[in-house]
This record gives sequence, C-alpha cells and structure tokens, in this order.
Amino acid sequence: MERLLVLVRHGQSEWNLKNLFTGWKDPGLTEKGVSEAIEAGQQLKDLKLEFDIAFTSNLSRAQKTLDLILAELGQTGLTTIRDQALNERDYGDITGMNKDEAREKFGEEQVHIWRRSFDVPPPGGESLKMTAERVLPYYHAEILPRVLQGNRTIIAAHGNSLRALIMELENLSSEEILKRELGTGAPIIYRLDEEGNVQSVQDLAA
Ligand SMILES: O=C(O)[C@H](O)COP(=O)(O)O
Repeated sequence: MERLLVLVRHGQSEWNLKNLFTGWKDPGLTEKGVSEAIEAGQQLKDLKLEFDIAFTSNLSRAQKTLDLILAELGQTGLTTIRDQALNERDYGDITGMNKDEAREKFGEEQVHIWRRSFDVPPPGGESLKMTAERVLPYYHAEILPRVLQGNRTIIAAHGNSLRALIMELENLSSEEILKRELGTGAPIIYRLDEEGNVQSVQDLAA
C-alpha cells in the first residue's frame, strides 16, 4: 500500500514580494507565485503522482496554490479539507510591517529571534512552538490516519506551519528546523511506513 504525503509551501504572495510580515493576513499570489504553483503541479505530474485527498489552510495563497497544482494534475475537484490549524504562524503586532523596517526599529537580533527562534513569539503572535501545538494535533487526528489508510495526500500550507510538521516527520531538533528554509512552491515528497515514520524523502527544491 502506498503511504504518500506531499507538502508544498504556497507560491510567492503579494506580501512576500513586498517583504511584509504576513501571518494570518490573506494576500493573493503574485504572477510569479502562480507560475511557481503551476510548476509544482508539473513536477508532480512528471513523477506521475496522483492524490486521493488534499489539505490546506484557511488562507487563499495556500488554497490557490493547491488549486493550480490540482489543475495541472487533472485533479480539479479533489476532496479538499481546509482548516485554520494549517495557517501560517500568527505574526501578531508586527503583521503588515516591512521586514527591513522592523530590523531598523527593533534591531536585527530581535527580529531574527521573532522569526527563527523556537519558542519566543513575536508580540501578540505565535512562536514556532505554539504553531506546532496546533499543527501537530491536527496532523495526528485528521491527516496521518488517512495517509496510513492508503489515501495519497497533499498538503498546501505555509513556511512555518510546514516547518512544524517537518520537524516532527524528520525528527529534527529545534535548532535544526530553524535552519530549514522552505522554497515557495517546492514540493517535498514523503513515503511513510505503517507506523507513520518517514521511509524516504525527496525535496524537489534540492
Ligand atoms: O508570514 C510571513 O511573513 C511569511 O510567510 C513567513 O515569514 P518568515 O520568513 O519570517 O518565517
């Protein structure tokens, strides 16, 4: 039985392009983001992958990325479950702020801590740890059981919600995961064993 799990970060968004902290705000994809999503779909098609179910967040950049991928695969209309548990980390009070201006205002080190420490949240927002505390229970309750039943699964989500998942899947320490940057629109293909452990991983960005 195939136990396939594909993760993909959304293509470039309008706010990625403007270098703004995005979090739970809902900007659309740029033209480049649309092409990245289409290319991700083509890559999966070249590998002859097909899916039985899809998961995405409540945010349109991830939903649109998924739609474009499914269209490339000829799988428009695939059963898709949307849940805010898969949303990007909430950036709290710095949402909408330019990342360079934030560095000028709060200092390079502080901004780096907010973006890449494991358990220090930005003011009013979520740390990666807090993000993991909502992503992982959802993964174990809703996603993993379906993968283990043989449903070939794709998740289109966000840099930090996927980081939380990858940390668990690849058994990475909190230091290791923070160094892991996820390319926009770059699928990562996992095959799991019957207990949900990763048997193989193929990162199409690598
Ligand atoms: O929400 C955002 O601004 C980005 O999608 C991810 O931000 P990061 O690169 O600071 O983790």
